[in-house]
Amino acid sequence: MAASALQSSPSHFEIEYDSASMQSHNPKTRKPREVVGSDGEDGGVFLTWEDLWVTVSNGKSGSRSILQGLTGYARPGEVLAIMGPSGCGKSTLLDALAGRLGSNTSQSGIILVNGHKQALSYGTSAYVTQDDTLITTLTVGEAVYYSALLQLPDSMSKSKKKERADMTIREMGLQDAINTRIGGWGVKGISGGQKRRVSICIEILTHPRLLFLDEPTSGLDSAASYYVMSRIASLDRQHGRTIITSIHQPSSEVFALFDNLCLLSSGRTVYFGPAHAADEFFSSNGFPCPTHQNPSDHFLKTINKDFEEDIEQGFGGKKSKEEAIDILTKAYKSSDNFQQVQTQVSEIYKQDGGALKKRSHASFLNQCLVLTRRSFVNMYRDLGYYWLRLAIYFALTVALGTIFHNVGYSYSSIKVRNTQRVL
Ligand SMILES: Nc1ncnc2c1ncn2[C@@H]1O[C@H](COP(=O)(O)OP(=O)(O)OP(=O)(O)O)[C@@H](O)[C@H]1O
Repeated sequence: MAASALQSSPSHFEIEYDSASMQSHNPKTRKPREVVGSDGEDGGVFLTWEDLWVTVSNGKSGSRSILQGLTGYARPGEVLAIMGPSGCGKSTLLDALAGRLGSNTSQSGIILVNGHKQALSYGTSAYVTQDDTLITTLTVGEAVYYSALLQLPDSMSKSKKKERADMTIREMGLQDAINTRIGGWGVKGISGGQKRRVSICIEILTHPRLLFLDEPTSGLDSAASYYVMSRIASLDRQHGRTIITSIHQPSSEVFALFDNLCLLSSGRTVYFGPAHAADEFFSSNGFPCPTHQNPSDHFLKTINKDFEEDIEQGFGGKKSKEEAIDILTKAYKSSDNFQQVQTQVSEIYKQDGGALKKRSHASFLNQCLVLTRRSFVNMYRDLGYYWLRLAIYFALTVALGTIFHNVGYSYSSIKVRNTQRVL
């Protein structure tokens, strides 16, 4: 990435769009993007899943289906948002697609990458998990830089890696916190929202062609959520990356950034299709979004059955949440959207996208060196990990040493030493 690009990159949360990308933010006028591949490499990643079931075994109490026959697709240059009430299976769907399901789960159905059954090779995909697993003693800049050293190939110079790290930090609006420690238990550092952004930085450093994000905006205020999501969306539009994100409560501005929407309730699809057409789908089935209400709030309110509250159906009086979900799932199964999803999936099957190429990363030796250095920095700064341990070992040494203090070198002293050793 050119240094000039770094210098000219926008200041805190100011994002510059050219007219084409601005236009692309209007979901109704957005055109399918040309797939150019990331970093000038081979084309994008098409992901399809058909009749996907995920079952979890609960030991003696039997098994439970978390996902029930989901079908869908994600295409390069598009953002697919997975939405639904808490516990509906959003993270499970992401995990299943990314091949990260736990050992007590089993899955059936077909998941294809570029029309082939193949594993996601190194560097092709990245996954931003819901929990931030960061080294608390490092500063934001260090955390991202070490990650760049570990992930990017040896053929890239250190200065380029530093540039990439700095650029990514700027893109996530973290430049003001670059020298602040991440912090954790007992040590105040950056805020929860900033930690979220550091986690995203670390994952997008390698410019993966397929990006999974699990609740990327949790802990962010609405402005930060918008800037972070729009940054991710606009970058990926430019490079033809495929983004699949689960999200809880997008503002209407964030919602407008999504191309497709997968709405789940208790592991079943309530809606899959263009995000901008979801409103029409709900209206036509008797659940119109009230004026001045955020459509995504309305969708979630309608399909959340955790709280018993009847919902107004435009032409059928009040309906229980169960009934509303039933109406919508059945309506989806018989809708044009469902047919279009099936058509899209079979069209993607026919495309021969080819096998994914593995990207190179830092060599084993380099990774060992970077990890050792990072570990020393961490130990040096962590009072509990390093200094207290040192004090304990010192006290132990002194305590053990005093056992033999002034024992002498005579025959009887040797006997005493042996007795002390046995003791
Ligand atoms: N490995 C597992 N073992 C047992 N239960 C599981 C497992 N994975 C998921 N579940 C259950 O499946 C359901 C869906 O979980 P999941 O994490 O996918 O929901 P979610 O929609 O992402 O929720 P949230 O929005 O709260 O993160 C939950 O009831 C969860 O307890």
